[in-house]
Amino acid sequence: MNVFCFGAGKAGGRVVEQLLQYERQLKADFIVGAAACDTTAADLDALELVPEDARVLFGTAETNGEGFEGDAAGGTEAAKKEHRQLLEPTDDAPIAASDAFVVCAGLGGGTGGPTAAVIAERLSEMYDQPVYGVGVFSTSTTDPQRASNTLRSLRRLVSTTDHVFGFDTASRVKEEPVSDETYDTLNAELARRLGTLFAAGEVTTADDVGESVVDASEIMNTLRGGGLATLGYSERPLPPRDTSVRGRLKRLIGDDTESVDQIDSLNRITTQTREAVRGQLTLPCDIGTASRGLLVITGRPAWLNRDAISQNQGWLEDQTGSLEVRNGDDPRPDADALSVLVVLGGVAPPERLTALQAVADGDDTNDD
Ligand SMILES: Nc1nc2c(ncn2[C@@H]2O[C@H](COP(=O)(O)OP(=O)(O)OP(=O)(O)O)[C@@H](O)[C@H]2O)c(=O)[nH]1
Repeated sequence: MNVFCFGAGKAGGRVVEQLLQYERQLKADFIVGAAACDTTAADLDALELVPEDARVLFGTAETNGEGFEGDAAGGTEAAKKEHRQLLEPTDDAPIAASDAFVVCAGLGGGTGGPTAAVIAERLSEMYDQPVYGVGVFSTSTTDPQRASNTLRSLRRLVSTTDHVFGFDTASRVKEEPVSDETYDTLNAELARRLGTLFAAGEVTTADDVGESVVDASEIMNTLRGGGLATLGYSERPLPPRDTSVRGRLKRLIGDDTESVDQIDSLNRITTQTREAVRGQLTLPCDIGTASRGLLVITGRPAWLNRDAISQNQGWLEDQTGSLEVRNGDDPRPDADALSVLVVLGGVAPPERLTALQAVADGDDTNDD
């Protein structure tokens, strides 16, 4: 699925950077364009992969390039006032080649959350493609302003997008302040999951065509109806390819088939599907509330055991109680690992939101 990505605020821009990094690492090409906007000049300057002419500094009259420091009302006003400027990076971009927009932001601050909702709203008015949000919850679970910003920005992002991928930072870090290196690791983890989803179905050679390739419409159908989504993931190394003289000779004459024990591939897919769902989801939640699901298996073609994929699709249907679970494979002939990605859409608000609400209730400065 080809996407155009926006990063709003510091966390949003840094998530987009990691998506660009993951695309490079995978030697894939699913990002049609990337842009970042912020009210803090230094955070925009610190980006490396988002093109300089696609970085928009705004709100300078109010913040002098120093950011809103958690003032979400200020961020909302500035984003609304300067909405045209925020979308300028799309002016010369090949938007027609994009299947969807992805707008990323940290929701606890004054800039990213409010701005992401304004961008999403404008994109939906202007284009037919779906707009997906990536909402990073506040790291702090005790600061009333951060809690209140997270709740309000999430509400707005859900109502202005076709779905929001949630990421609960606090479930992964227990102490503040969090270093930029730790944030890089978390952002890379999120980007790997999102990137695996977007890269799926991106066919580059005839050999890559899967028996049941995930295309953009499968992803869109999974996310149809809006709401909040969580992503589960498991990745494990595959045994190395046959590097014996015979094996290399076979490949040299174009015989690229790899012989794989079917029980081994079935066991791996089954184990990793359970790991993906029972391990750490981007947004810990009750998976029984999911309305729809998608199971994507990525790896070398011989390991993509169709029977195993369908069996695990059935298991996922049982676990979620949803009959709308799709599946697909993403064959990557050079992959050295097997990965399983599980997308669960339309999940009920997690406990974290109830806890943030209790903290936010102590803060009445942001009521609207
Ligand atoms: N996961 C993750 N969270 C981050 C990162 N940077 C900041 N955060 C968290 O995201 C929330 C928003 O912070 P920022 O993105 O810095 O804020 P902003 O949107 O730029 O807004 P202002 O600085 O208030 O103008 C805070 O709760 C931070 O703790 C990051 O790189 N990754």
